Amino acid sequence: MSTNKQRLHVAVGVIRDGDGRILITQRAKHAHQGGLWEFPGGKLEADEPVQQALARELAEEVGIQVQTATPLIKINHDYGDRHVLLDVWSVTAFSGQASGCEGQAMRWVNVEQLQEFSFPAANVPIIAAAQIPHYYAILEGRSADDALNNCNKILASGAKLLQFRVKSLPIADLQNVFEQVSQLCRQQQVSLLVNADLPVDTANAQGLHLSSRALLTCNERPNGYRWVAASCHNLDELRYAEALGLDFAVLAPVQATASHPDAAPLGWQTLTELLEHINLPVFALGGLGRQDLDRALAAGAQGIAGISAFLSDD
Ligand SMILES: Nc1nc2c([nH]c(=O)n2[C@@H]2O[C@H](COP(=O)(O)OP(=O)(O)OP(=O)(O)O)[C@@H](O)[C@H]2O)c(=O)[nH]1
Ligand SMILES: [Mg+2]
Repeated sequence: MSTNKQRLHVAVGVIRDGDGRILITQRAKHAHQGGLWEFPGGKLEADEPVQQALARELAEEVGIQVQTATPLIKINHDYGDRHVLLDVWSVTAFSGQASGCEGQAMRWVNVEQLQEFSFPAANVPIIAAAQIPHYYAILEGRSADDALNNCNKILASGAKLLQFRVKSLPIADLQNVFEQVSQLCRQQQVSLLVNADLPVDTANAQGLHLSSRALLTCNERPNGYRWVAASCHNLDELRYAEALGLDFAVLAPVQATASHPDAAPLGWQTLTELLEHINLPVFALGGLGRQDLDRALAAGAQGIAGISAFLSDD
């Protein structure tokens, strides 16, 4: 049982170079999960703060000095022979030239290439977290013009992950607006997910976004999409999304929001507590703006999702 096994706290770095490539190293053959690829890192020493452990491990293992690191995701995983808490950080600035200081194999890879390497089982959500951005924009619109106008504003904001969710459009306009949005997204290398409640042909979409109702009717992960995500409002829904093997979730409402005035906001403290139980990248949604990103990262979230958050200039 995991309850009477000690949990090993491990500091892990997803290190990115200036071209957005990520550093991976190969675990020694005789080590736990030996021969598999990993993100460099290691166990905290007694009473050692996690960021200090991260800096020490990355200096020891790959010879770099961490300058900037932000929390990426925390993974609780029970391997049977040991239980680990992987405390994963994005290292976005460092000095020194990376090398395998312990004689281990090392590669810089593009994020999409991570799929081609064998990692320990606990790393699946870490890889998703490294591949998706910090912002998830939700496209709404009262008319075709309004939706396209909003789409252009979202793309101008720099968002690279978008959910097509224009539920108030007349059915006759839907497919046409979707094709135009899909073309704009392709041109600007934006990943497009379609809300599963909409009757559109999803052949041009990279992903499917399930409402919480649609999520709970699934018995398995929907096939054929690069990304499958879900909207959640509580721990049970988050656990269900994780158990289905979805890539990420959105949790709402974090703050009070005019679009859902009757929903009681969770607040930052509850968000933080819920995310401690979940091994999945989760976006915070509801009454938030892009300026709340640091707070969301500190709470353990992947970032910010929103509708109006991506329509203004700030
Ligand atoms: N560093 C690292 N450890 C991982 C990853 N994924 C994963 O499951 N682990 C597990 O987390 C634990 C980390 O231990 P580690 O072997 O890196 O620890 P360490 O550097 O302090 O090694 P040492 O025991 O040789 O001093 C291992 O049980 C390892 O299997 C990962 O991506 N990076
Ligand atoms: Mg290590």
